[in-house]
Amino acid sequence: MTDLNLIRNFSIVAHIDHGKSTLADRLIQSTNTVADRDMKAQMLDSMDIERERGITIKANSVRIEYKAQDGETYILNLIDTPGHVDFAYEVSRSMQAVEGSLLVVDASQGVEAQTLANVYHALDADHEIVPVLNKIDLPAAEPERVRKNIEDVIGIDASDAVEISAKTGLGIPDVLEAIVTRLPAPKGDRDAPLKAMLVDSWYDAYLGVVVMIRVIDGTIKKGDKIRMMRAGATYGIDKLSVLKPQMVDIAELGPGEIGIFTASIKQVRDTRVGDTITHDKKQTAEPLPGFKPAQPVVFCGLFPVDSAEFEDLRNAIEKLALNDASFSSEMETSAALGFGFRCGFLGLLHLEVIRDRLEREYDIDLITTAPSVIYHVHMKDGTMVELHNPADMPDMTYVDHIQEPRIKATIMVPDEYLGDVLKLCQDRRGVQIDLTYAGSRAMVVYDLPLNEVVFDFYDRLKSVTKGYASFDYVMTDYQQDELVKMSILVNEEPVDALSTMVHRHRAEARGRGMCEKLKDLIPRHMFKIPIQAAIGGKVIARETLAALRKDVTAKCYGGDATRKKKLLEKQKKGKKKMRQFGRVEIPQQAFINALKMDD
Ligand SMILES: Nc1nc2c(ncn2[C@@H]2O[C@H](COP(=O)(O)OP(=O)(O)OP(=O)(O)O)[C@@H](O)[C@H]2O)c(=O)[nH]1
Repeated sequence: MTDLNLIRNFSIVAHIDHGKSTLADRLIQSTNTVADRDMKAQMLDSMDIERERGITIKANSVRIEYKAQDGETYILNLIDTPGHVDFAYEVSRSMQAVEGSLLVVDASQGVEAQTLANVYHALDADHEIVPVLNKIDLPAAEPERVRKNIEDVIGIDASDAVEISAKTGLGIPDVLEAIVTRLPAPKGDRDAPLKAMLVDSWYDAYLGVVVMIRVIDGTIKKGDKIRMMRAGATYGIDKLSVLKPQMVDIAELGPGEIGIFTASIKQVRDTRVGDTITHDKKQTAEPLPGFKPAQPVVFCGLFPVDSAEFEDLRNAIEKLALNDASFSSEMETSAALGFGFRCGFLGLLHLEVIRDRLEREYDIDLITTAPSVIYHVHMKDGTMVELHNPADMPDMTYVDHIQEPRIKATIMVPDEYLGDVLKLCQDRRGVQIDLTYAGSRAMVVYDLPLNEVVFDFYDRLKSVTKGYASFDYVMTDYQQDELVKMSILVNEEPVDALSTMVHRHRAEARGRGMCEKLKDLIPRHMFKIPIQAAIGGKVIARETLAALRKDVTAKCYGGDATRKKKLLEKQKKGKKKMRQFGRVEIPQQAFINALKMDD
């Protein structure tokens, strides 16, 4: 049981790569929370994929004990928040569990789109904010400029921002002191009935469902019978711990404290983030307001390349879903691809992370169909159909109009690339809402169709700005537009997995682009293959893949043996990643690459 005045709960908000994880590691290390020999880089990024991609996905926490200059030992609870736009929702909810934030800005870069988006979440949660200028060891660091930049763009006082290098450790003691002296202690009543917020939950192979909580009032102990107020379920606490960051059992958690418990809960879906946890016997009078669950916004089909792997895929998807309530899946059959799953994701990164995990951790080769957003198809009889898959588009004669989801995108970009960014947004049917300057950087706000962004917008943005632009978005509303379903026919056979929804005015250009791409992506066969794009029954674009004339391996005969062997191995590997459509074999990669647009 800790005195409330000796607790500080905080999160770190930053744009990707500005040094959030490195700073978290330093705070853990400099307080000897983890012995040096156990220290590995990026302690809080637990999954391999996160480590490889250098992004933080699952919110996590660590409890640090710090002896401050005033002689007192404080408990600092850091809740780590994900940094990517797809997980904005997780950021905002974990912010509700803490009172303050360190705002980390790379002193050689300045404020970026995600700095802004994340700091707004922190301000929404009424956080006290301590600005931290990181990477001051870099020759390009300009702390004075970035201080002013923070004040101009975010509108908070940065005169007492802490200057640090998370890499060399410079300034870390100042950060720890700032946490203690500048962030508020939590409030709460120890004698009131238990009121705790369910901050996060995940599935652990050994422990089952693990629930992370922040206690507001009252106390919680091992053996307590608790009630989840919204879910309406009761459980007995089996294990109560804190994360340091490894699990350490604790007798009791009181107001202001953050910890985890297990309680024989079967699946993550039984726990609702934002739910109020109280004692079954003595309940709190007022539950917390709670949160809306995160809804998937991007859907795509996942099919095994080898149909014999369907059961493996089903098992793998079930396992992943145990740990991720925002990922949805249902079985789907496709004329071209056979049995698979239609899956819903929070965004494209989420999609890629799940696909990578299925391929790597479960060793299943997958075909991913075109990502699609949810369209609202309004029928002439007044009903509305939510369309998750373009292949299911109803007959147009019964359709009155179609609406698509729109987003508000904020892009920050150095002056010299502004023209290219405006062109990109314009090409993607964007409507400019705002354009402002902060120093030599422009901030543009666009209203865009989500459909034009889910695919490769992010990649294109990075490439036209040489990586200097940053991007963030929020969903806004549904709007009507002239949308049509475009089908692709390979050798006269429709390939439903390549169907997409497009804007009527762009259909022809898009259709031509896809046919040209497919012509390069599909290997030649012994016969001529027409590749066509069509709307309804009308062909709008066509390419023809010429028949194979000469034997491509012929030149290897009698040549270098290792080279020949390599070629054959490559072919064998390529073979595995192909799928038969009628008489034509289409490589797995074609399904994704055909959709990438070169604006
Ligand atoms: N020179 C220098 N490099 C730093 C410093 N802090 C972090 N870096 C480097 O910057 C890169 C990004 O740091 P991370 O800590 O992974 O950034 P992050 O904000 O956690 O990124 P995400 O996990 O993707 O959100 C890494 O290559 C770090 O080594 C610093 O103070 N100085």
